[in-house]
Amino acid sequence: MLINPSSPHSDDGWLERHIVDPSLKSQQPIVLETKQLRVFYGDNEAIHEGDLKFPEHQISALIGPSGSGKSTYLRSLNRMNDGVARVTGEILYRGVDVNRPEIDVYEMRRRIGMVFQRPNPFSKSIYDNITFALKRRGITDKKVLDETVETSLRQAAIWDEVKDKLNKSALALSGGQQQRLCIARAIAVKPDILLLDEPASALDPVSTGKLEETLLKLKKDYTIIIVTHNMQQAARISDFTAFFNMGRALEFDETSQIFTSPKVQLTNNYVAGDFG
Ligand SMILES: Nc1ncnc2c1ncn2[C@@H]1O[C@H](COP(=O)(O)OP(=O)(O)OP(=O)(O)O)[C@@H](O)[C@H]1O
Repeated sequence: MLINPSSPHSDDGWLERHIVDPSLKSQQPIVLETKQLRVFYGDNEAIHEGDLKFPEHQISALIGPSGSGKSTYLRSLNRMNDGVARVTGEILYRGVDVNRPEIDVYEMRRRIGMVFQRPNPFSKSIYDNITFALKRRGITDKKVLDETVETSLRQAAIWDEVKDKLNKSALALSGGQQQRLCIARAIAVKPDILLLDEPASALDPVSTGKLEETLLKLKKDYTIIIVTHNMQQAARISDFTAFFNMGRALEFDETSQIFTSPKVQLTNNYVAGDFG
């Protein structure tokens, strides 16, 4: 039975909400934090409680049933919902609110990059996909571009598969390769944080495995926040997990805690497969 929100514990010992500060558990500094975040689509309040802190160089997974607000929350973090939704509260990236009017949105999104559910490479060569954003920023030195292409593709663990066909169309790659190319494209501009919205949902198990290996390697250099429907995936790759339900982040803790001894009954029911 759920509890009265004013009471810390229910009669049967379950908390209604349990949000840890990950810096106390991981020793990592917090790079991104949301405070009193609320997101509205017209009159529909899709997020009405999302106070979370994300630690540097860790993978944080957002899980929860369909429609619970995971994607809305994620997309708000680098303002992908601008013009679509109204956002109140604070989204602090290294202490600066990304919604401040003077923020250069283009530069902010360079630092907080995003990879979407469906691979969306440009209809260009593999090489041009990676260099597109750099050229837009005025970088034309061939040596710098070549180096960035190789480094980004290596980091995204796809270099060996594409190094001999950099001038071929990105659209000729498999879905899994396209998704890793999209990750390479996102990291080519040297972001700080990578947001991934169900990046493996369109991939087969082998490609999903490769993508997960890639993410585990990338966390050495990037902070990663990933929405996933796949609980095994969250358990395999993430350090921290947030459970969302009906627009609220109800529980946030180390992934091992969430999957073995959650403090919130609804989290327990969800990870046990009782609903979703
Ligand atoms: N562009 C939009 N316009 C209006 N309402 C939206 C829009 N996007 C999402 N919503 C609504 O916001 C709520 C949260 O949706 P959201 O997609 O964030 O949930 P989710 O947990 O990511 O779901 P799923 O796992 O199915 O992708 C839902 O009620 C949804 O209908």
